[in-house]
Amino acid sequence: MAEAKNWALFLDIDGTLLDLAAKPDLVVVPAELPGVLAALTAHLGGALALISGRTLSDIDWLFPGGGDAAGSHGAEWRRAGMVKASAAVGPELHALAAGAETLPGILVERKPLAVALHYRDAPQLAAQVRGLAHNAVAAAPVALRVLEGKSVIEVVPANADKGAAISRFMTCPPFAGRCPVFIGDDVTDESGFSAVNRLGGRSIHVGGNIDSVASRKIASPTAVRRWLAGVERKLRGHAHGQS
Ligand SMILES: O=P(O)(O)OC[C@H]1O[C@H](O[C@H]2O[C@H](CO)[C@@H](O)[C@H](O)[C@H]2O)[C@H](O)[C@@H](O)[C@@H]1O
Ligand SMILES: [Mg+2]
Repeated sequence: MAEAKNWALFLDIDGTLLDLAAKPDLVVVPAELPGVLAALTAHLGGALALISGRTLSDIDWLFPGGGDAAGSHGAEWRRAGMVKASAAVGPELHALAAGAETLPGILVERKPLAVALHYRDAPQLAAQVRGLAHNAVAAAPVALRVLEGKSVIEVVPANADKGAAISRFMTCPPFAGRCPVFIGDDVTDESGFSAVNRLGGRSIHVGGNIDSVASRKIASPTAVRRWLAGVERKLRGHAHGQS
């Protein structure tokens, strides 16, 4: 395994960097976390990217600065301030969102390229929501797919894929030539784990309550943050000439 100074670090947000919350806008960014991420980014020559199901604008709300990131499960991708995005989706997702909004307890998160249907407050409606999502995909004139996460069912562009997003970063400076390390917590992160496994990197699953292709496990977001702070301290010591 490559030394930490040669890593390219890819980090999922919800359930990995941040503890899960009852609603998407109720997450808390611990005060010390942005500083740790900024320092890690500097130590790694910029080779750190956030890889999230959240939109880029949501990522920037949580972690201001416009850093490298893939949003909407890879449908949006930004490196060095330049954004690439999948083709915009049409009325089929608006109709799905409007339909789901009539279901009591379902929280609809409208994204520019996707829609997320949260059933955390109404788990008994999961099957119904799943049906709506699959019907929307089947009826859509564009290629979409259903992604399931923690208490959420999302419809995203068919080519939205965290593994593809990470692989794309790995072809570009400052990521290219480094050893990819990806930490994620959900089924939607499995494509990312597969990508870094293929590239000879390290895949780390948070929680460990699902079958995962990740090669390692870490207990919780708290443990992730502690581990990242430790890596940062080690790299800082390295930069200052300590062994
Ligand atoms: O890929 P991620 O960074 O893990 O983002 C996945 C989804 O995260 C958010 O939903 C999840 O977190 C919420 C806050 O903790 C929680 O209330 C919800 O039940 C989870 O599914 C976000 O709202 C989604 O857009 C992301 O796709
Ligand atoms: Mg997550």
